[in-house]
Amino acid sequence: MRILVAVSGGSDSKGLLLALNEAIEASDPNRFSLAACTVDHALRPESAAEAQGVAAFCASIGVPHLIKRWDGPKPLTGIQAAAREARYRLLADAAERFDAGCIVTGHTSDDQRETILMRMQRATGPGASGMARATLYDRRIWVLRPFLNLDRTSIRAFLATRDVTWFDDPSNANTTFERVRVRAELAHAPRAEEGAWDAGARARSSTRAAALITRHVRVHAGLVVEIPLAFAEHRDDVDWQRALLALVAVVGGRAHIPAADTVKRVAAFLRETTLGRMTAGRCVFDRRASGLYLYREARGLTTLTLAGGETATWDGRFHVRNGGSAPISVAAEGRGGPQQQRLIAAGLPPGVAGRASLTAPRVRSENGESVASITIEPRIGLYDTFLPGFDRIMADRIAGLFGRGPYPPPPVHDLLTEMER
Ligand SMILES: Nc1ncnc2c1ncn2[C@@H]1O[C@H](COP(=O)(O)OP(=O)(O)OP(=O)(O)O)[C@@H](O)[C@H]1O
Repeated sequence: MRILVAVSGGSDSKGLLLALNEAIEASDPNRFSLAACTVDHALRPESAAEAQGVAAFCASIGVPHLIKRWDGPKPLTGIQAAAREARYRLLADAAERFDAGCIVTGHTSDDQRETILMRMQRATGPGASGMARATLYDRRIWVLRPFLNLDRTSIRAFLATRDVTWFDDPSNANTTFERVRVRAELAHAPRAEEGAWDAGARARSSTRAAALITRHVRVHAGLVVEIPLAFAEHRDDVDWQRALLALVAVVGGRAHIPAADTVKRVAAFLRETTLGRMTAGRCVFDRRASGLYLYREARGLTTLTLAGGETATWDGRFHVRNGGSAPISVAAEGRGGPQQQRLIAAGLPPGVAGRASLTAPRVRSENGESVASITIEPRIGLYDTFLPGFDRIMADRIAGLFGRGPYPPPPVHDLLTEMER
């Protein structure tokens, strides 16, 4: 198998490249081979020369290397997040070019501490989580982090023994970035956040959440989540909270579980027993005598136009592909559409069917042509771009309920491999 190493030119990823190269040469050069990729974000004048420096280093150890430049428009705000998005997309493209089976990055235990602290500071849902050892990117390729339990000092000591130097990214000193501030905070802090994160416990909790979903949750036409009332009230069960919040994110078309204030409102609603509705996280919670129903709120639904051959996401909830040549538009179905009858036929209360069907996607051809070559597939924003390995079984269950197949499993044995049935 070929492994793509994401090398920024900093100490961690250079150390990873060198360590893997030595390990493969010493043990199994026929089974594994390496390739490397550097993303030039083109945000600093020196970045092109630094990428060339990595290319020269890779050539010196005989590892094929590719530079991928981020050429797209650069936003003025949220530049770190946009750069990250572009970086993973370009790394995945490079992996495809090299026919690599996975990507590895140089994240260290220092990065893990920062991540945990940042997530604790904006904590949402049950417990702050750390980075996963393996993350599936874009349903395409697994990103592994072999150095996640190793600290930066050891990596630098290893590089020193090999006389290898590295670049220090100047943005690491820019305190407008949250991660940089957190790093400074950690330098003076006792290691209080350690122990707050246990990947094994998280994987077990997530897998129990998956079992609860299988046992208690039904999803109708990718639009309505139905939960028996007796079960919906199990609000003190952390695994159930995890499952419920994941479902809310998927129904709302969001890439993250709801923010803390939304979580509080949901908990308060679940504490009551009176029948009625409330809205949180773009999702309607509709409590009826026959059950608790969740569906997308009929607000803020936009119209999307797709040229022939284009693919896009509508409302964060559906992937739409226009396989024809004429342009199409996708908008909310509105009142009295075909989904309403379908949901009523599935046994849902007419009020729920009516409201939920308002938010179903409806495709129209812009010039009256047939819309036969259009495909619509539910999108699971919570997991489709980044799926942390410890949530894989839960993600598969949710994908199944929304009419999708399982996510590709990781290329290595992971925590969940034994838990799978
Ligand atoms: N420009 C780059 N080109 C290739 N790989 C990179 C680049 N930047 C970062 N990486 C990879 O990502 C790892 C982590 O880098 P860094 O700590 O800068 O990213 P982060 O922003 O903290 O993490 P994340 O990428 O998960 O958001 C590096 O060790 C390296 O493997």
